[in-house]
Amino acid sequence: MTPAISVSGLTRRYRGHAALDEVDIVIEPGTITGLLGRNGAGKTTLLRILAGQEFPSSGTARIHGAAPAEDEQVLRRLVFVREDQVYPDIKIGQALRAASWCCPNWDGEFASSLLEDFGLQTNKPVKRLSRGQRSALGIAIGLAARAEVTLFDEPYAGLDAVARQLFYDRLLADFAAFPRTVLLSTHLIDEAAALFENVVVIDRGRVVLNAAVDELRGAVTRVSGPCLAVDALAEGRAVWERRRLGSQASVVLAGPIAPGDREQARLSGVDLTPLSLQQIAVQAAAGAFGSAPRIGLESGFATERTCA
Ligand SMILES: Nc1ncnc2c1ncn2[C@@H]1O[C@H](COP(=O)(O)OP(=O)(O)OP(=O)(O)O)[C@@H](O)[C@H]1O
Repeated sequence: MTPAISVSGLTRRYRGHAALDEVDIVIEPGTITGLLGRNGAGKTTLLRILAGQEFPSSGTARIHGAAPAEDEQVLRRLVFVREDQVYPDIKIGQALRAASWCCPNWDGEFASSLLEDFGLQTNKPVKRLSRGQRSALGIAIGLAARAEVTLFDEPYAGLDAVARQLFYDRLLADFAAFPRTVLLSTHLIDEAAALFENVVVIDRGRVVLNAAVDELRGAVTRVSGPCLAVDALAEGRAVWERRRLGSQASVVLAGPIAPGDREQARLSGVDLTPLSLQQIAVQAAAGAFGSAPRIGLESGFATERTCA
């Protein structure tokens, strides 16, 4: 099957600075992927290239096998919702009508119900909306478009927690009824984690983690307690991070912890705490995985001991 999104050797330089550096990503149709990374990591640049709004310096980006910047038909199959979307001086109803002309799968009833959910009236001028309301409008357009490929770039600036939850709920429900490919960039990682089947973490233009969320859940553990006991548990394992404070130590271990090791931890007063998706993304951006394009969990190193 042709991937919904495929990116190969993608590089984008701005005056010598690589915003994206040899990025390879393949995203299968019918999945929701979280695009994560620190400020300036390259997420928007990647989404803009996928949406045909930016050209790569080298490498390729394909939507359902076609180059978005060269193929108008591809653009009809995708919708790109960005945080800083600028609208002309029109009313909400006109913005929806314009979106309906561009989106072959547009569902007007769904758009109306989303407006109601977010408390937006069609006769209100877009320029009079608050920041959060403008985000809600973008989200309503992005969801009601039902585009085969839906790109959300931090779509919820200014949205309150209730409205964000509404967005997650509506996205999941509509995705279940009308599966499509969604790539969502966000800094609210734990909040959005339940949406994601896969995550891609970018740091300084490079992919530092590309994994299924199921593979990550419970698979990375912070181990803290007496130094020697922590070292004993970490022996021979992939260690992403080591810290020591006096006689206590803490390490982050990749891979499952066997029942025997759990018992050993309990007996020796060692705490085992699984890392959340957000903590894993932070570790990835901090370089725990090196910088290979497709990195497995077990690529840390356990060469030294914490209590040597
Ligand atoms: N038009 C441009 N001209 C020059 N540099 C740019 C341009 N667009 C992006 N950059 C640079 O490319 C890098 C990646 O920017 P990008 O906006 O893709 O990051 P991001 O991951 O979306 O960040 P954030 O989470 O803060 O939105 C940054 O260093 C940014 O300054």
